[in-house]
Amino acid sequence: MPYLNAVFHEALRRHSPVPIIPLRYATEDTQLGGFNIQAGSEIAINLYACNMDKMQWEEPEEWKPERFLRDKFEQTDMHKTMAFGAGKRACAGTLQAMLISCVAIARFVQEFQWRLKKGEEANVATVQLTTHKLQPMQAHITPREADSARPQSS
Ligand code: HEM
Repeated sequence: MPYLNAVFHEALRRHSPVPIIPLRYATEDTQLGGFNIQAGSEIAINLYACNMDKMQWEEPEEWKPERFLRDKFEQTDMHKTMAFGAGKRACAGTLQAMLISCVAIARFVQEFQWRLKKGEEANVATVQLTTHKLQPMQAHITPREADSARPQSS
């Protein structure tokens, strides 16, 4: 499911579920990216800003799952969004989240046709530390014709 995987990663990039990584505490004086960090400082990483950085991403405000397809980027860039954090305290549920999300999305698309309610494209405001939609998304969902979305058996 390479394209679904690419959609999943583009969603993490464009709509960071955790836009600010939990704070890190500097236990000693250090340097980070050319900046002097004093012991006792708390550091927050703004993932949303990183994922919208024009130096890192081509047209970052655009929705382009294709940027995560294999021929367009290196496999090691899979964590370029840092959506699950990094280092010792990286998300313990990364693989579970990826697996469950992709299987759930695949099944929802397989079983139903989805159409956003008119005007919903503009309904993108989010709130809270972990991203929640301010207003629920509204869509028309209709069951697909029996077997129409499933691979035909020979
Ligand atoms: C799309 C879904 C998810 C996203 C985007 C996400 C993202 C994150 C992020 C950014 C962190 C902080 C990492 C850091 O500080 O470097 C975190 C921590 C954590 N996540 Fe998730 N998470 C997701 C799903 C899950 C699931 C399904 C579980 C468990 C089943 C889980 C369990 C945890 C735990 C236990 C931590 C704390 C790890 C620690 O402090 O050592 N997460 N997650």
